[in-house]
Amino acid sequence: MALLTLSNIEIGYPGGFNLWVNHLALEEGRIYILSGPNGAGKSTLLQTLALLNCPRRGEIRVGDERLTWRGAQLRRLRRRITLVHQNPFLFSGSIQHNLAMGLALRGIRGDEQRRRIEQSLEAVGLSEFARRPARKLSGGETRRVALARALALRPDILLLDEPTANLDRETVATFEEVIQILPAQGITVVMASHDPGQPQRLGGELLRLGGGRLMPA
Ligand SMILES: Nc1ncnc2c1ncn2[C@@H]1O[C@H](COP(=O)(O)OP(=O)(O)OP(=O)(O)O)[C@@H](O)[C@H]1O
Repeated sequence: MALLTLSNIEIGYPGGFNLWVNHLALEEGRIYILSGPNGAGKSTLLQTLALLNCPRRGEIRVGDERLTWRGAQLRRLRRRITLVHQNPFLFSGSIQHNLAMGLALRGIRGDEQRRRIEQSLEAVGLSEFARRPARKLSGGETRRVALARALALRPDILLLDEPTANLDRETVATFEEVIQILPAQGITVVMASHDPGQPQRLGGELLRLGGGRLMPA
């Protein structure tokens, strides 16, 4: 069964923009690359996949559960999905503190919290950075910390909004190495990207947006 299924979805904003998704089923352990020109609706679709942007019409299912967009169900299902923005916001304080906050909010403290922070910083190659102030990082480092912060939460679905845009080739390669192994850890990835080589390098399935709709594969 698919992890997340969108059927006959229409998403938009007052004033014009409209995106139509006839059918999209995210399967476990895959990488999906969301492509399309500027303004095609990639970020908008990611917000919907993160269960943050309620569509005008259509149905979303998480596993076999139909999303009601209400109360405890919405809060529970949102915890299974993590969205990393293109220009992520880090809180003041150390990098460790940034990772700890999300975990503490979910009741993960003590040894388990420390273990997760160590593992996820190691995964993005920033083990040495734990005590550094988060607000004094380069753009590329900030994105790596944001990725580590998301990984520490161990989501079923990780949504990445252009994680490698405007990064040097070496840093792109570091990101791709981290992303590539996520399916083996049971994490399904959907990432927006303008890099035409990325679907092949990551073994990802291409999802194309254009003309106000998700195009058939
Ligand atoms: N909060 C909002 N209110 C109204 N319109 C919005 C809002 N956010 C985005 N839009 C509009 O929706 C359309 C899709 O925007 P979106 O950011 O999803 O595109 P994108 O494919 O991610 O673009 P890019 O590649 O430039 O990041 C654009 O026309 C944008 O102006």
